[in-house]
Amino acid sequence: MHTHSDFTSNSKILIVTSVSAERDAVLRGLQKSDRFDIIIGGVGSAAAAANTAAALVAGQYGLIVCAGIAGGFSDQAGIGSLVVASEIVAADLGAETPDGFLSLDELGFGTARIGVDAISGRRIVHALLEAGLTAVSGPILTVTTVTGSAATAEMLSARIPGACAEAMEGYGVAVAAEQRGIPVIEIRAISNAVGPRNREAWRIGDALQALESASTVLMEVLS
Ligand SMILES: O=C(O)c1cccc(C(=O)CC[C@H]2O[C@@H](n3cnc4c(=O)[nH]cnc43)[C@H](O)[C@@H]2O)c1
Repeated sequence: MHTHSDFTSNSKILIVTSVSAERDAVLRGLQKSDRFDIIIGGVGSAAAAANTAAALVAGQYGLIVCAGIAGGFSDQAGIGSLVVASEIVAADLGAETPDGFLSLDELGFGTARIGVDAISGRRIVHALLEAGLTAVSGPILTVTTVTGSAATAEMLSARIPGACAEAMEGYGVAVAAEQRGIPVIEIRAISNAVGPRNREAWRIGDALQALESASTVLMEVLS
């Protein structure tokens, strides 16, 4: 579990996005900095893990950043704002029982929670706020199914107190990073509220603009 910053100042940083629109927004924000490599890892934890692991075979990295858009829990993160993970939690990885959900940890099969590079995370949140952007830190959930009801949103918030956002890849990227002993962070821009499905209400353009601005800050903080 990585809770401190141990990447060297001259090592390269790998950024993993899910889709090309996210990659393009990040690239615009990075302004051609050569400190970063960026890949499209695909949608979902499995694709993200496999593609991140392949990139780690091909290159040497000191830090891995999972970046993209996400759903925000309404009491924590509004549309167009930014979230930085305090930990990455595979929220639906476990077993349903008549008495409730059992996580991977409770089942004794490892952990559904992966720690992040806390020092880099704090520096990034501080810099985002300094840049006038809206940002919070909290657990970012990785889910297999996009939440589509208020009941599921409430259940996830209760299961992981302080959860600020959900997306679909962070845990996969983090598992690949952890297996190589490389610190990881996750940063997301909120495109929609976690809750009843309403695809027309997704503000992907606003989120991609926020992701671009955040990437400029990321470049300044990590370069
Ligand atoms: O249609 C587009 O132009 C477009 C541009 C960028 C990204 C997308 C996606 O659909 C990306 C899917 C990606 O988004 C994450 N995500 C966003 N909101 C949620 C959510 O409420 N719950 C879970 N995941 C969410 C997720 O990581 C997907 O990989 C489309």
